[in-house]
Amino acid sequence: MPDARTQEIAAEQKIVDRVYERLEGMREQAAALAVEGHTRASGSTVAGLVERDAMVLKAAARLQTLDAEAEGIVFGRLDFDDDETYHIGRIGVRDGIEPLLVDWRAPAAAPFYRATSGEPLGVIRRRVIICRGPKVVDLDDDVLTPDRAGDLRVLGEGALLAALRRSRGPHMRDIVTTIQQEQDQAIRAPARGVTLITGGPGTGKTQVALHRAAYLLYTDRGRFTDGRILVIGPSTTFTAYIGRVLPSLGEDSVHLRAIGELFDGVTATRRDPAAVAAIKGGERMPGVLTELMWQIPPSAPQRLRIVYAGQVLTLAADDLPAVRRRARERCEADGRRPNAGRAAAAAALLDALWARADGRHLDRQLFGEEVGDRGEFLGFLHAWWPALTPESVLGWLADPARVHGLDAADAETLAASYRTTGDWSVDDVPLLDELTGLLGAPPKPPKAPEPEWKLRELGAQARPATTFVLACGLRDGWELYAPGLLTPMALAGQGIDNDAVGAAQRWAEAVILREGHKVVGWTDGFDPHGEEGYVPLLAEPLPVDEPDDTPVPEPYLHVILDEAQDLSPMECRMIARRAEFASMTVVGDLGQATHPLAAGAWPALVERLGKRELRMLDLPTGYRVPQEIADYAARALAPGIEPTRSYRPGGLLQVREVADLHAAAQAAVAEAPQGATVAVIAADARVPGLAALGVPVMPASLVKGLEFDHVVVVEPAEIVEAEPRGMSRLYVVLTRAVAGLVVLHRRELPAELR
Ligand SMILES: Nc1ncnc2c1ncn2[C@@H]1O[C@H](COP(=O)(O)OP(=O)(O)OP(=O)(O)O)[C@@H](O)[C@H]1O
Repeated sequence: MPDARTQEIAAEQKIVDRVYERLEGMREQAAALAVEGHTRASGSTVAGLVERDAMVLKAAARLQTLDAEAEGIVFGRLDFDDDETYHIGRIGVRDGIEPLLVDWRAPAAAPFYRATSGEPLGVIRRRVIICRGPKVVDLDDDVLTPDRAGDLRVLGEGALLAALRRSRGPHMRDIVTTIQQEQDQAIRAPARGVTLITGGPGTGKTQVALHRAAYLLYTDRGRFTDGRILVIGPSTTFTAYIGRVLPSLGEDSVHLRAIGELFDGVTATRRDPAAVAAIKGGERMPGVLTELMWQIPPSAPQRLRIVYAGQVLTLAADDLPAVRRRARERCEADGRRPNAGRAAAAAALLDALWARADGRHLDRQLFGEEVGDRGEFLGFLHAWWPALTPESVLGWLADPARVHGLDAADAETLAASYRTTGDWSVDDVPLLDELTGLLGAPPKPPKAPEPEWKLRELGAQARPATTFVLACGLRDGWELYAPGLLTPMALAGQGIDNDAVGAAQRWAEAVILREGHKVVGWTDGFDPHGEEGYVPLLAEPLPVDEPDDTPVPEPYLHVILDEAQDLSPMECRMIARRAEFASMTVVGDLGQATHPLAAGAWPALVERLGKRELRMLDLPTGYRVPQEIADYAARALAPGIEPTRSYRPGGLLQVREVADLHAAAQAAVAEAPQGATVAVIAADARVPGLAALGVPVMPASLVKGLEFDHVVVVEPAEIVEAEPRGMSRLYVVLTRAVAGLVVLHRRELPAELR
């Protein structure tokens, strides 16, 4: 006679088998539908069900492809006092219209997480079904109303303890089977506004954030699907660590990015030293970047020289900055960004040349074949006012003379950081992103002139106009020439009264506008070709911003920020741009704030993100760090912050004064239990000296959000000294351990730890 446990497992296995059979059936159905074509189902009432099935199937396929260690699709069961029983899973599965498995995110599944013995919500027994793929391996029961339990069998020691006891892998696992009540409340909080989730290290903030993403997708898939939810984490190490959680919940449409990956084309992993980060992240940087981008590029030619009517006209290095200032003023007056400002630059250069031409007007002849300098002028213009990329402009900061808006010492610190490093740091990413907006999109190459426009002789010296030219010919009336064309683009004949210059201007403006250009000013000129025409007006050439046909990505509708306590003002601006139309979930712990410009208080941070409405939820219980280690770590916690109460039992803490840090670290690593994840954590500068320990040696600046069974911390004093908020960094480091923490020191320990 098999024992009770074996019998119960066998009973649950039958249910699990039915779920997998049904999924297999759906797979065959889907394949058949694909052969038949989708038309049969679409438009009919079954369409919705077929679509839902297709979705479930996709999610199931994703779950199946996860590693063999993955827990199965079925994980829970609720027995209610009215004899109703549900099974709960990572996805919902129906058999016909009968629910076979309830999705954990459905309202019907909420009692699985919310019911307590104080408030059982009708639940008699909550059962966690532990599977390896499709095989049931164990059961764990929690009886909420013992007096109603009758002959229900009760097995196991409590699912949460069992889950916490399981060893860690290289990736974070979901907690869908053991979400706790306060975590469930945070996961299921409404999407709108800003939801702030706080809690000490290991209280499950990251888990809650990820499960919340899956929950929001479930509740409003139509709105949030296809990459409309963005999750931002502190580092690529962290995003790699948590990257499996959403797929294990059947979701893969969420965008998961580290801060250093938010600017397309750059993956930054290196952090700048605190002194540099404090400058780069600061509120003065938008001003610094604005001043920078209008400057003459380092590679620009120093002198413009052209020949006009036999006269050499020159703008020298001393003249050009003033010309540039005028071009900038023109752009700013029109709200144009540098990449849309070349026309203004051309106009400012022409004005300056004009002034050189002894009072004689420069007109379109300036660019004519006769003087042959049109190419020269345009060549200069393009080099002096090139299309700018954020990367090119940010690189100019290597020259401290180009830094305006900072004091001399900060300017030199900033410039030195760009002189000494060849790659972008995480702290550069918000600057690159800011510059994208400041510079505007680079102009597209101009379209070739329309070939069908025919050549029209303008006397013996026909030449294309370089600007829009509105001419009043004695014979032809008003004619409008476009740049690069020998023939008028439009003729008004004598229809416009010759005296009514204003009317002619309005007509020309309308035609130019129709051609996709805009007139920004007018200036007088004379047609040098005498009898052919009198040119009373000259419109400035104005390359328009070509309509950009690259598809604009849809804006994010929900942005989830993990480790938000650390965001600098510049990082907040970068995120705010992405969250302009989004509700937000902000997750963090002020006790772990290490950035020199961290906001220090939540309302200030939320304001930096450009948001107001705030809903606050706190997670009070720690599930990672055992109490003894948590108490030790709390000595490094900033004053005024409540330490976390730990749920996890056990834990081993050892503090050792040693003579040889490397040898001691080696010994401490060797002591770790078989199969445990182990990391050695040290100040960033010491990491290279600890090579060849056979386990990851992590720089203290990169361990935020991570955890290991066994942690060896090397020389805490160095971690504290490495940065202004070194004590908070040490707190982060000491709270990474799940089971064992060994602290090694040769120097005296920081006073707080003694
Ligand atoms: N309800 C739960 N059931 C099982 N394990 C849990 C539960 N809640 C949290 N944990 C575990 O506790 C550990 C810490 O969780 P998590 O990393 O989400 O915490 P955190 O608050 O983000 O920590 P930190 O502030 O250090 O980044 C993880 O191993 C997580 O799986």
